[in-house]
Amino acid sequence: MLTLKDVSVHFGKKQVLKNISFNLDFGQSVCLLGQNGAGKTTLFRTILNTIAYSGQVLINDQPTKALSRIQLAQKIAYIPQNHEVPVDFTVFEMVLLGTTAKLKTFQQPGPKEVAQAKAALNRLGIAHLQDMPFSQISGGEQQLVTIARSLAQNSRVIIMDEPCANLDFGNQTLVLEMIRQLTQQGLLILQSTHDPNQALRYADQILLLESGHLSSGAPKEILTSARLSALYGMPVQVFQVTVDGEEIQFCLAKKGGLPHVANL
Ligand SMILES: Nc1ncnc2c1ncn2[C@@H]1O[C@H](COP(=O)(O)OP(=O)(O)OP(=O)(O)O)[C@@H](O)[C@H]1O
Repeated sequence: MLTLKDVSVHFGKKQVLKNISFNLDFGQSVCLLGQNGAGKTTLFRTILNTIAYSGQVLINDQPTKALSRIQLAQKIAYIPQNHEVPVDFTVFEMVLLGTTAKLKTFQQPGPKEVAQAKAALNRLGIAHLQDMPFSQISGGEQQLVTIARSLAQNSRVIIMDEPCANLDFGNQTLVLEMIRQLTQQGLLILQSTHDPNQALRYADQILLLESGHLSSGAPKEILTSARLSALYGMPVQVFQVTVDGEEIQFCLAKKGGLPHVANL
């Protein structure tokens, strides 16, 4: 379980996070929403112990401040938005890099690490790409490779900064479905997103940052028409439809008129 207790972050006189507390269980897909500049990356950096904060961050009841950088990487993998790599590694080399979190300084990956990297590629169904240069695969495939790298790292928590940014609709769906499958296998995946519809469709739990304060709960409870309208400063309406027996919520920003479907 990932726990934050009373976490606050200041940059100079500006307080970006104000007494944030939550518990996130393994096996969940969690979406973090908030306007630009709300503090989403700051919250990730707090969890990853890369900025100063007050309060406590605990992983399985253990304070992350007590863990070394390598110990923390063994528990929490982070996928930033930008995948630029200084050297043009192959897909396999990129994934193999994930295993190095467990190695001592200057220790080379051995057969165990190679097997781990191959297993991660297979788990995401991208083993056929392993010899391709990372720079020559599509954005969606690159995102799957970064997920495979974090699986090779063997951490049970993955934090992803806007994993669907810059992806086309097909690749967004591919990545979101993959995240869903991995959470069903027991991982905790915390991602930031600017798309409330992705959060309504794929999240088990929502974290919403507004003016430094955090609300958390089920998508239906947190992402209401009133809440989204206040967040984005425009009329937003949440609708519910049933597709193939599945209840689906989605939202639209009002533009003159709204489609005639059942109102929430
Ligand atoms: N190192 C820093 N020094 C000073 N201010 C900072 C620093 N890092 C972030 N901030 C400020 O903290 C606030 C939150 O920034 P943060 O990057 O966490 O927002 P965000 O929600 O991730 O934004 P976006 O959605 O645009 O990526 C912003 O006002 C930002 O300018």
